[in-house]
Amino acid sequence: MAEPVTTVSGLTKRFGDRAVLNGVDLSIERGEFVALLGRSGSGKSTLLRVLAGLDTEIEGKSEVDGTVSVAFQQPRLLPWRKVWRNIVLGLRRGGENRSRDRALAEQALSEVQLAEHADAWPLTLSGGEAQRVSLARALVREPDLLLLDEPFGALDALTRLAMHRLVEDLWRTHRPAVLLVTHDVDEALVLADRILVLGDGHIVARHLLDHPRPRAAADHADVRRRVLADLGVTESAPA
Ligand SMILES: Nc1ncnc2c1ncn2[C@@H]1O[C@H](COP(=O)(O)OP(=O)(O)OP(=O)(O)O)[C@@H](O)[C@H]1O
Repeated sequence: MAEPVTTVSGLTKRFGDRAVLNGVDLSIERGEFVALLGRSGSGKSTLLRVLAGLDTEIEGKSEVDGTVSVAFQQPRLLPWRKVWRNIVLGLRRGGENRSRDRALAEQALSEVQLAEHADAWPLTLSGGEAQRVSLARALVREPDLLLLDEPFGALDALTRLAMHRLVEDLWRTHRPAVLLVTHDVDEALVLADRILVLGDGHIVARHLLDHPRPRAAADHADVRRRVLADLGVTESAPA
C-alpha cells in the first residue's frame, strides 16, 4: 500500500483575522511528484512554508515523515562562501569533516553538471547555474520531501526547459516526493504525477497525469483545459 510522506488535514493558517488557508487536506506519497497551482495570492507559498516547518502557527494537522528540503525562486546562496561550501552548509552533523563534505558537494555538483564550479564564488554564476547549485544544495540532504517554490520562474524559456529535464532526471535518480509550486500549467503537465489546484483557501481540484515520461504538455490537453478552467482562465479557441 502507498505510504504518505506528508499528511495535511484541516490545515488553517490565519494572518490576523484572515484565513489564507482554510481547511486544506492533502497527502503526498513517497516518491510522488505533485504540482501545486493556484492564482496569485491563493496561499501556495504559505502552504509550502508550513510543510517546511518554517511556520508553525497553524490550526489542523501538517505532518512530514522524514527530511524536507526547499528550493526557492531565488537561489539564496551566500555570496561570501564558495559554491561547494554553500552546498554543504545545511548538513548538520556532529564534528567537522571537510574532505567528506567536499566529496559530497562535488558529487552533488556533478549531478547538476557543475562539477567544475565547486570553487567558484556564487556571484560569478549565471541565473540558471545558481539555480542548479540551489537544487544540488537541496538534494545533498537526501530529502524524503523536496519542496520547490517556483524554482524556474525567474529563468528564460530555454533554460527553464533544460531545468525541467534536469529535475526529472534528479527525481528519477533520488526519488524524493516533490511538491512543485508553479504558475506554469505546461510545466506541471510535463513533470507531475498529479496536479492540485488551490483556491478559496483549500484544494479545489485534483488531476491525475498518467501519460508516460518524457512528456510534452500536449499529451495532457484534456487536463490542461480543466486546470485552466479551475484557475478561471479562459483559453481562446484554436483558429
Ligand atoms: N507574513 C504575512 N503576513 C500577512 N499576510 C501574509 C503573510 N504572508 C502571506 N500573506 C498573505 O497571504 C496570501 C497568500 O500569500 P502566498 O504568498 O502564500 O500566495 P501565493 O499563492 O504563493 O502567491 P504568488 O503566486 O503570487 O506567489 C497573500 O494575500 C499574502 O499577502
